[in-house]
Amino acid sequence: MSEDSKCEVCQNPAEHRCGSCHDAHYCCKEHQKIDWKNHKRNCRPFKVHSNDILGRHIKATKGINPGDIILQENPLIWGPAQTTVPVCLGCCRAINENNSKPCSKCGWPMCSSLCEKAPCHIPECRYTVLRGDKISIRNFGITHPSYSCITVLRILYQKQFLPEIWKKIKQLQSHHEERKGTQKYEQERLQIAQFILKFFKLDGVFSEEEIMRVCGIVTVNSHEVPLTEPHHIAIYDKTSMFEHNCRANCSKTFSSHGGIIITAGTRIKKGDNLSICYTDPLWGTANRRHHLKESKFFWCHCSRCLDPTESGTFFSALRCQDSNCKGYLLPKTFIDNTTNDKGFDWYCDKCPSILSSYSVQDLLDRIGKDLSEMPKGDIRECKSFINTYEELLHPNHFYLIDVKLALLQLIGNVNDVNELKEIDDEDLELNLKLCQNLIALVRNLVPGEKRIRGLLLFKLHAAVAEAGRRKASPDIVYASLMEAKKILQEAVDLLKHEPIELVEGKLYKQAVANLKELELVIQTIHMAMGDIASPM
Ligand SMILES: C[S@@+](CC[C@H](N)C(=O)[O-])C[C@H]1O[C@@H](n2cnc3c(N)ncnc32)[C@H](O)[C@@H]1O
Repeated sequence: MSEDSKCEVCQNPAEHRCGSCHDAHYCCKEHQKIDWKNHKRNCRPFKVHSNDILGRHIKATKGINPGDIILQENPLIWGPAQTTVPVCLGCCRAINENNSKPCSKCGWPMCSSLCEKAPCHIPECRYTVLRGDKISIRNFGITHPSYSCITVLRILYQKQFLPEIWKKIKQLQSHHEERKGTQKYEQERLQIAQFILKFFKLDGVFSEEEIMRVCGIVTVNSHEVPLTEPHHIAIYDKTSMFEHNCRANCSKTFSSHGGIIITAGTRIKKGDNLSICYTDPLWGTANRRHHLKESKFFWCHCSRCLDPTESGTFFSALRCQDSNCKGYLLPKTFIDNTTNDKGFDWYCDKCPSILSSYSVQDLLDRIGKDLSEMPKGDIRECKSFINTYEELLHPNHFYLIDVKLALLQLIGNVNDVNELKEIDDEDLELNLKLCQNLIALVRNLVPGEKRIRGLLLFKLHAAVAEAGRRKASPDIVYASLMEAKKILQEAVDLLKHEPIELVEGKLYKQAVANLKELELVIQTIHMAMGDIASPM
């Protein structure tokens, strides 16, 4: 018990604390019971810790089941991304000269009078009014530099007028010293800090150093929120404490109103660190690690980065170049904490072959170039890329997975089961195989990830149902539909927190509808098969 722990109910010295969040203190069990109704709204199954490597981070204070909501919170601050076309500063959606009107006070173009009055618009509106001249935005549809300062300005406003929010924001990591001297730092100094000081005439109110620290806080802590087009960014309080892991045990999504929802992606034990993935989990190890170093200023040492085989998936592996060998090449480690790209040699797991890091890089660059130049949306191109490069890469290699996912979208680009009726048996078989292989890979590589797996399971249920439908025997049809139902139920569970604004949210809605339809069909077949008892 700390010296000043006081009972939430009577303010007397407290000996007990909430076993879940460890935040609320009580003098006795009786008072803890009395306070539960009140406390349960704030009680969370984790506690913030701190150490030299991670800074602040979060540990579970009790066991958490997959799918459980761990945290839901609204942003401390939100605003346009740093690089953006002109957007309405009330709702952050793209605008043009025809669907916007300048704010009557400050001149920033807004999409409606409602947005003009939005509380989030107050900071830039006030600072623009105070400078004495309205702003005039004339170029729409292209990146506009004036917008890069808005989110930073909104944070600075908290410092001046809303100290409670500022207190939370200023504690966030900025990596200010490490950022100094980088190209991005210099660009932001000119484009954001100098713009704020000169255009808004705020010299004397804020210093350049202070503005640059805020720029660092935005870089390190903001989340891209894909609910608007273009996406906007937001900073959350407790969510900012979640550490990164390339095989994270938590998964994030957003509510329709821009709140963030963190759910458990895997079973979590009391005392486990809670993590989300700051980068694209379907990038190769070298790319993920460099991206994290560049954007978040740390070298990742998670279990996935430490294991070159990435849980035995061989997600970054090349085929051995000896035509008689069936082995795969990988480096002994990817942990090269330098940016000089010298790298390590790659060794075959079956024969003594070695490939220099230079040759590997050259090969990967060539394949990457081919991939980026490949015409999009063409099934034949995807198949040909896979055929060509399965000769050189492990079938689970990230380049092939990228194209396999694209191919699956093309041949299985369906929102309901019936659309698969149009494809031939060969493509249906390919569709099934792709779904099964990709699901197995994702389950193993990133077990806490939900969106990709939910999407793949949705596709798989449609393919399984269609494959069953093509069989003559009612028994097989029935068994296939039962299997499709089980798969779809899993997709529904994974996608249930996705907002309707996102593809995954729409898919969830479709999955729920399909599930109902499937249940009816199964029931009808079951009855027709002569058994009246309900299968469900
Ligand atoms: C969003 S913040 C997380 C909260 C932060 N630790 C704090 O004290 O405010 C991101 C920063 O945390 C640190 N961090 C997060 N995950 C890490 C990891 N897996 N390894 C090392 N540092 C990490 C890095 O400094 C990173 O830039």
